[in-house]
Amino acid sequence: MPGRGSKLESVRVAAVILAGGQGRRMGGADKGLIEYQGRPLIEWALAALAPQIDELVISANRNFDTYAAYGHRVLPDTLPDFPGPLAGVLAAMQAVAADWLQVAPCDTPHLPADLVARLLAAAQRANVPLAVAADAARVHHSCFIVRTDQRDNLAGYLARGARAVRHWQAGLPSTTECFEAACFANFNQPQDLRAG
Ligand SMILES: Nc1nc2c(ncn2[C@@H]2O[C@H](COP(=O)(O)OP(=O)(O)OP(=O)(O)O)[C@@H](O)[C@H]2O)c(=O)[nH]1
Repeated sequence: MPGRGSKLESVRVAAVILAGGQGRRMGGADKGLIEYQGRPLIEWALAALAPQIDELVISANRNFDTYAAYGHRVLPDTLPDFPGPLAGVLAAMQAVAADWLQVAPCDTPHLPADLVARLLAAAQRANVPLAVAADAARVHHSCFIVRTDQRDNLAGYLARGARAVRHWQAGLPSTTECFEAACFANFNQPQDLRAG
């Protein structure tokens, strides 16, 4: 990972942007392609994350050509029927050649420019395989960095029929890193877009 601190140069970091959901609260829209301030939400996430990592993939289950046009690999879920965000995380953990995977949702346009560096540093400092983003009020479970050697752990969790991100995370040694709350303003329903 060029041009960053010495600790970061020794590890490879990939990122996955999760855009594989059904967007039910948005009337079934593909949230990554919804426009916010003139640009699709996926472009905000790409602009924030691409400069921070070595390899980036997009987790999507429809509109593959549209996502592929951004020049990154597009990964469909390997589990059927929209099992939730962890399906996209697993597909990415199995596909990337990196030591760590940064996970971020596509519906969060103001991700911090130092997200990856700070989450990775927090995980390394605590010597744990998982660091989850937080603000002063709450933990943002869908924004985290995880060591890719946890892929079998995640595959086992999903194979048991479990789906919840926070419960999977609770089973791993982990730490949190605190950011400004505004970084995690996200879009779940049409009124969120109007407010943003
Ligand atoms: N790959 C993949 N990603 C998912 C899946 N479900 C949700 N996500 C992603 O996980 C993130 C958080 O999910 P939600 O905010 O609940 O998004 P959603 O499922 O599209 O929206 P709702 O249907 O309204 O809950 C979003 O970036 C989604 O794209 C899934 O089954 N597969």
